[in-house]
Amino acid sequence: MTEPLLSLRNITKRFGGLVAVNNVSCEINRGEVVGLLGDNGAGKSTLIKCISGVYHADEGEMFFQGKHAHFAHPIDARRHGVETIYQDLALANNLDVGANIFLGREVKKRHFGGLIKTLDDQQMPRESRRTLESLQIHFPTLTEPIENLSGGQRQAVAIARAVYWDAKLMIMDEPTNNLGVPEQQKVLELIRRLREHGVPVILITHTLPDAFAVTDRLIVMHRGRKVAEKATAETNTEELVQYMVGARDDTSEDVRNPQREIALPQ
Ligand SMILES: Nc1ncnc2c1ncn2[C@@H]1O[C@H](COP(=O)(O)OP(=O)(O)OP(=O)(O)O)[C@@H](O)[C@H]1O
Repeated sequence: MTEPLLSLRNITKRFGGLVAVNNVSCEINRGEVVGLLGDNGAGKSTLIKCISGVYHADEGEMFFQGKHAHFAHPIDARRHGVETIYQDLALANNLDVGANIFLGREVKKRHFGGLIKTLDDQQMPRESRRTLESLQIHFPTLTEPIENLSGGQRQAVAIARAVYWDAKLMIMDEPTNNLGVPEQQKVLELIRRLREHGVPVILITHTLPDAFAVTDRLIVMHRGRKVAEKATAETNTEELVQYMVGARDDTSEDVRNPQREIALPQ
């Protein structure tokens, strides 16, 4: 069996007396989309911020690509290929699509035909276009400022940026929030394409139909704890809601699950 891309072992994060993430362990494998579900305050954002270097776990360990990992800050995580797309996307509204794909990165030296060249004004749009095309994202022009694009198109730019910079793991926090239905579908399609590119995705969502549409596996959190981990094909909305509201818990002795009742000997 191949080694997981990411392993979390017993991650705990506290804010004062509040345990926002409580002893969570999980693994993310290459090429899979994993949904992270849970009600408001369940600890989903805190958990991904522990992965992406925003927070440092108080307890527990993280392994990335087989090595012990400790990302000092989000830029450090990005350098290792952990890309997080938050709801605000961190795009520069006044800059165009191409400039946003290169935003905040040092100009990178790449090998072309054996020569080392630096990306210049001509290469940047060309590289941007190539990345967008590889994801089947079509913009009439790359010179459109981001502020003129729709929410779904902005998500597409953020995803293209991550792919260009060679993301090994993509974390997306509610990417379909505030989008119209056709745009939601396009973002879900892009998540599928990321999987085809071999990039695993952790998808935080409140929208169960989205989770069923694109994920391979689901992790449910409740009050900081991981209460369930399921293959998407082996669960259903009703069951997931029970985990999300705390009526069911695979990790507790107090499992209120009728299917688990043990038949006593007659
Ligand atoms: N910086 C912080 N300082 C103090 N408490 C925090 C902080 N961030 C989160 N919390 C608390 O930690 C708990 C988990 O919050 P978190 O945002 O991780 O949940 P969530 O599952 O992402 O919820 P939502 O879906 O509403 O974003 C909540 O009780 C929240 O109030």
